[in-house]
Amino acid sequence: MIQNVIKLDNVDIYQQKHLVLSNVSLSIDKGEFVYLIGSTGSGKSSLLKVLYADLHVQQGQGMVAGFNLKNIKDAEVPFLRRKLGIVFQDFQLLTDRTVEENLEFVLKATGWNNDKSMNERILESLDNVGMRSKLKKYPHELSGGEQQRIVIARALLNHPEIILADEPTGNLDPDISAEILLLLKKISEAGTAVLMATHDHYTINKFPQRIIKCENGKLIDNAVLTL
Ligand SMILES: Nc1ncnc2c1ncn2[C@@H]1O[C@H](COP(=O)(O)OP(=O)(O)OP(=O)(O)O)[C@@H](O)[C@H]1O
Repeated sequence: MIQNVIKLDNVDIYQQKHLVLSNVSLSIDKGEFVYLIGSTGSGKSSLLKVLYADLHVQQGQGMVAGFNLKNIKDAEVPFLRRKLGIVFQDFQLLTDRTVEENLEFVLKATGWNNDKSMNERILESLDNVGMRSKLKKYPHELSGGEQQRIVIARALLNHPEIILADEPTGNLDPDISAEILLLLKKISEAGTAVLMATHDHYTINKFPQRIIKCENGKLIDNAVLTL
C-alpha cells in the first residue's frame, strides 16, 4: 500500500499578512525523492516551514507524518519534528563538541537516556553515512562534505519518515554534491522520503527526480527545469 507521508490539500501559505503560495496541493509518498525549486523569494522556505509546523495552516488541510497540521497543538510540534530529519544550512554542528557529542546532544534532547542505546544508535547513524571513523573528531577537523554527512547522520537519529533538506549541496563542489545526493537517494530508497530544496541545476540534471516548483504564487507539480 502506498502511503502519503506528506499530503497538503488547497493550503494557503502566508508570511504575516502576505500570501506567498495559494491553493497548494501536494502528496509525497513514503520513500519518494522530490526536488523543490523556485527562484529566490518564491516560497520554498515558507513551504518547508508549513511542513515542520513553523507556519500554521489556516486554509485547507495538511497532514505530515501522521500529524494534522490544521489543529496541531504547540506541545505536539516537537513530536512531529522527531519524525522529520532537518538538514538546513542554518542548523549546523556545534563547533565546540565532537561528532559523537553533537549526536548525543540531539538524542538527549529528544528523550533518550540509556548510554548503551545512545552509543549504538550514534554508530548506526554514522555507518549509514560512512562516517563511523569520525566519531571523536571536531567539526573543524572535517571537510565540508564530511560535515554535511554528519548533519545527515544527525537527522537520521530518530528514524525520521521524511528528510527536509534546504540547499544541502549549497556550499559544496560538484563531486562532493553528487556524493551527498547519492547518499540522500540511498536514504530515500531505504524508505525515508526526501524533500530537497535546491538551486543546484547541475545536480538536478545529473540525478533527475520529480520536481515541484514555486512560481508566481503557486506550487507546480512535475515541473520541468528551465535555465
Ligand atoms: N518572516 C517573514 N515575514 C514576512 N515575510 C516573509 C518572511 N519570511 C519570508 N517572507 C517573504 O515571503 C516570501 C517567500 O520567502 P521564502 O523565504 O519562502 O522564499 P524562498 O523561495 O525560500 O527564497 P530563497 O531561495 O531566497 O531562500 C518572500 O517574498 C519573503 O520576502
